[in-house]
Amino acid sequence: MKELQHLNKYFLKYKYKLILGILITIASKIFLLFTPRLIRQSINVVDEYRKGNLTNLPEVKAELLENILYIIGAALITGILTFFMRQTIINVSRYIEYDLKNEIYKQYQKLSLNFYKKNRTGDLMNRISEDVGNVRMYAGPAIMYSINTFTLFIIVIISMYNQSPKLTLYTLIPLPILSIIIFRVSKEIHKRSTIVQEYLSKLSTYTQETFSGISIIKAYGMEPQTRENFNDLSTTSKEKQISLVRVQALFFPTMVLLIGLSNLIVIYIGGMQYIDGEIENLGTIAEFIIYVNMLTWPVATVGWVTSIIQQAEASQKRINHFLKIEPEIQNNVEEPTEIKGEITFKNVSFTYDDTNIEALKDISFNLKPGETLAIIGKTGSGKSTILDLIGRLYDIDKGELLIDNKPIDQVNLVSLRNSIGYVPQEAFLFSDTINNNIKFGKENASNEEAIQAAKHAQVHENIIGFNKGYGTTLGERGITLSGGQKQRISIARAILKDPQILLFDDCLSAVDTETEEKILNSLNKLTKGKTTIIVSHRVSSAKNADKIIVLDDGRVLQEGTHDILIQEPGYYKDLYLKQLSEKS
Ligand SMILES: Nc1ncnc2c1ncn2[C@@H]1O[C@H](COP(=O)(O)OP(=O)(O)OP(=O)(O)O)[C@@H](O)[C@H]1O
Repeated sequence: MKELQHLNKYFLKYKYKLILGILITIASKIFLLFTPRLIRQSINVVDEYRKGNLTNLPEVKAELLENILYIIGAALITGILTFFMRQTIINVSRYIEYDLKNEIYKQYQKLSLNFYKKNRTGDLMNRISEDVGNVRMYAGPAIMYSINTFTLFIIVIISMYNQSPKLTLYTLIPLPILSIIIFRVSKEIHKRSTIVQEYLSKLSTYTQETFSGISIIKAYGMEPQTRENFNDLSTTSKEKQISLVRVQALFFPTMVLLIGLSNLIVIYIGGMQYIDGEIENLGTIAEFIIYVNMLTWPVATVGWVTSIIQQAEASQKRINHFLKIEPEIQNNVEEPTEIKGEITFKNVSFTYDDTNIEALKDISFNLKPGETLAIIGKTGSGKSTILDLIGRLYDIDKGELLIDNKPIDQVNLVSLRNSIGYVPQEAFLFSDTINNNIKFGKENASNEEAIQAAKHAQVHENIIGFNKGYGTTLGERGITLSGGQKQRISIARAILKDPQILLFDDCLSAVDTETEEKILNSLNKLTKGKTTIIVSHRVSSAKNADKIIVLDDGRVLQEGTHDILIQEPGYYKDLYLKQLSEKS
């Protein structure tokens, strides 16, 4: 139960509803008890009449009728109260489910890229859906049935004891045995359901990955292989489920057997006591039989509730594990910081801790507000890493990264990210309209502004060519667009945001050189006064920059302007000559 304590704050939040639910539960159980008493009284009246102790038949009939009406009334009230019991307690569990999902989602948003690299999407999804669902079963049904069972047990046992202490003791003998069996079975259920949960998680992760990579799977003709893998996983998952169901199936028969035993004991011992005169009338035996059967459901729920709690505990443990992770990137400054856009790297080194790859080694450069830097280099030389560090997606290991001469971690994180327009290497578009995708970084922008941004990014003509123009809905990840169109929409998004710092990560790779030229011309005008970094493999993207650095294996190999670099022998000049000859 240690992990489930996390929910206490929510129980406290909804305490009034919960207390009301508990009171209603207790009241409904009190009304439930009217029935056995009235049945006892009715049987006793009939018995007394048969024995000749009562002679007035109309009076007997009237009493029987009165009892029947009371029974109907009590059943009605119990029904109404049960309805309200569910309305209060189960509703609370829905509120808690909602709160918990929001809490997890908020935490997911805070966690850094490293977290997302270490954990698979299917697993993240499972914790916010399946696991929260399991926890809800504890916060709602488990609590409701526990209160129900507890109240019923107390009330029934007191009523039984008042009638016949000896018969009560005999009747309850099988219950401890039942509890022990149920405890054992629940433990086994818990063990097996944890395994089932793991397989469900594996299955959904695998399914999701195959959906995301469907084009590759089809292109390589790997459908049979993926189907086979899926089949293997789902077969194992099914076997684990069946083994769980096998144990769960033991519950009901065990319970029926032991309750049946209690019934037999009541009839036998009760009958003996009646013969010996220890019990005055037959009605008491009938009342006891009803009590024993009333206890059937509560005893059953003890086992059920135990397994729900154990499942919820396991799920909450998985949830807590994520909730307790401290986000690696912390905002250390409460006050918003005004950002002018000066960027300074002083002997910065950075190693990805999952791969241990030292992506940047002793990098230094300075960019004044409004200057443009182009970064050129082979693949894997660390270009994207520089941009990620400026957006503080990771914190540096060694050296200093300054924004407007302040260490980057002394700049308000929200201000920093708000002042950056980032165009990633792989454009990501949401399953939404083109218009909304462009407005992503500035939701209150007008349609006119979005169109203007699209014009600058040279994608307007393409968009108006679609039937629904800017209202065209993009499929998951914008699969209906070409790579170049996606890149340009992604550029329009950054332009529209109009930030102080613009980071373009090789985002013109999928457009032809002519369009590249046009976009660069537009950007030249738009980025006036803004600090801009352009990562590229093409000299054409770099030549107008104020500064160019050439990276190789995480180190600065060359630096200077285009005019200087084409003079000195090295990577840049070679690349320039190569691309020049390709053009001609
Ligand atoms: N998220 C990551 N986790 C671990 N290692 C990474 C990660 N991203 C990049 N690396 C490694 O860091 C090095 C630099 O990668 P980076 O993406 O910065 O290079 P790049 O110059 O942008 O390459 P490209 O031109 O191919 O995009 C590479 O060796 C790469 O394998």
